[in-house]
Amino acid sequence: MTRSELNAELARLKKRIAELENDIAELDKDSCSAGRARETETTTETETELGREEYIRYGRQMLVPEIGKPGQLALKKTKVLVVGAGGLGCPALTYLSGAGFGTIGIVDDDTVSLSNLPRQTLYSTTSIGMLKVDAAVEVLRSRNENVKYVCYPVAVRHDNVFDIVRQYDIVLDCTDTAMTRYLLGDATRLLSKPLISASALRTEAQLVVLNVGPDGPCYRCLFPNPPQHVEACSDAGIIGPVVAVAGTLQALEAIKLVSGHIPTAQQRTMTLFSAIYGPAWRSVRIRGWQKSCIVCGDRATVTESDITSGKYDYSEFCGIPDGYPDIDSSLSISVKELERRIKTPHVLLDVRDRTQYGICNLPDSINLPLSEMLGYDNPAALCSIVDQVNAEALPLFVICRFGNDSRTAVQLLRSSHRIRRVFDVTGGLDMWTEHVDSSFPRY
Ligand SMILES: Nc1ncnc2c1ncn2[C@@H]1O[C@H](COP(=O)(O)OP(=O)(O)OP(=O)(O)O)[C@@H](O)[C@H]1O
Ligand SMILES: [Zn+2]
Repeated sequence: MTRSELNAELARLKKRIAELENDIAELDKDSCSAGRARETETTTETETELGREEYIRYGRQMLVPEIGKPGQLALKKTKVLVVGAGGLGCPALTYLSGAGFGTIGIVDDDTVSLSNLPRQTLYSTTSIGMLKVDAAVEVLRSRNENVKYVCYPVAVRHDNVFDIVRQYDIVLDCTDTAMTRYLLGDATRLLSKPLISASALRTEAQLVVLNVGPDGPCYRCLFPNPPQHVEACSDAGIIGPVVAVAGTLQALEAIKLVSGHIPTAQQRTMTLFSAIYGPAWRSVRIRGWQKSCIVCGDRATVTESDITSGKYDYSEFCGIPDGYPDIDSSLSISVKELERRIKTPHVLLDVRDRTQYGICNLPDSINLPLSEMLGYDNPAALCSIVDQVNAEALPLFVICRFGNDSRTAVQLLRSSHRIRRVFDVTGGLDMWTEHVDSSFPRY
């Protein structure tokens, strides 16, 4: 912009600020109409006009030329659905509600737990045990009553997804499982609703806007095959602000889509955020609509009725084998048995990663992460364990967090290292806390 264009823009904004300040002054004069009257006024306002309270509330946002009053009215007319009121959903809901969307639907069947509080900022200690949808709406309503909130205390499933999604204009996928992502992706594509999808893990987050533009892809165009291995935040970890970045961007994309004045840069790009490694932000070009897509391609084979009837099976499609070997019962011991047997000479091997071992561990245990055993990254450590148990004929007990990685480790130690007295501790440290020592931390 040239200097004179900038000055003209500045003058226009100053004039607009003066108009809004005037409106505020008018309202303040009318002090007896505060509270109830204002409430009545806003709730009876039609979708095609804004109440005086709304001018004040949304004034800053309307001042942005790309939003303006038309954008604000468009937001007021729009129904947005947020599926998942967790780490992504909480910031997304906060800003969707703040922005003045007319209706916000919230779907989640989960209740608030203590481990949610660091990231799920709509909840407090007193919300623990409450349905997330109820706790979320209580806070959102206290911040913006103009919005109509609709709660669905259920999980989105094949037999309810179309009924719910059909009632909305835009959908935000704030869930955390592959199955729900495909289900929502398919339903929104078949109903031609834009889908704003995001995810976050550890220090990384990503965002993509789907089902928009003439050749914009659907979730399945982009990811025709399910992931081989999905890591959950509860295993891999997550930093609160990282997931908040992604959830906040989801709300921003929804505002941009509705206001219509901002070209959607994300139509064919994925936004990647990295808190620590490489450039913080990257925008990568993604593939467009795929004519081979089984939901929206030239010869699509999956229809709405295939999904609702259960004929198309999402669990089969996403079926991710747990990948852990079955261990013979003679090689498994319970945590109670472990408690007895560690009173005599033994070796206790904890195969969790070093970060988890650093959080809490059993006395006298040795830490050698399964990843290092499998990758043979640390042969000296493995050899010294093998030598020790062989030389002293000691039993080797293998433990992890939930009793999964320990099974793989036991199999490896038996097959590759020929250790015979190696035992898997069933249920891992989680069971130790449950049945042996309730003071041992769960995380
Ligand atoms: N099919 C579904 N329908 C509705 N909500 C879903 C569905 N699948 C997952 N969710 C919700 O999506 C949210 C995902 O959020 P997030 O992963 O941050 O939370 P969490 O699962 O409570 O936490 P954590 O993963 O740390 O244990 C959860 O509240 C979960 O209940
Ligand atoms: Zn497709």
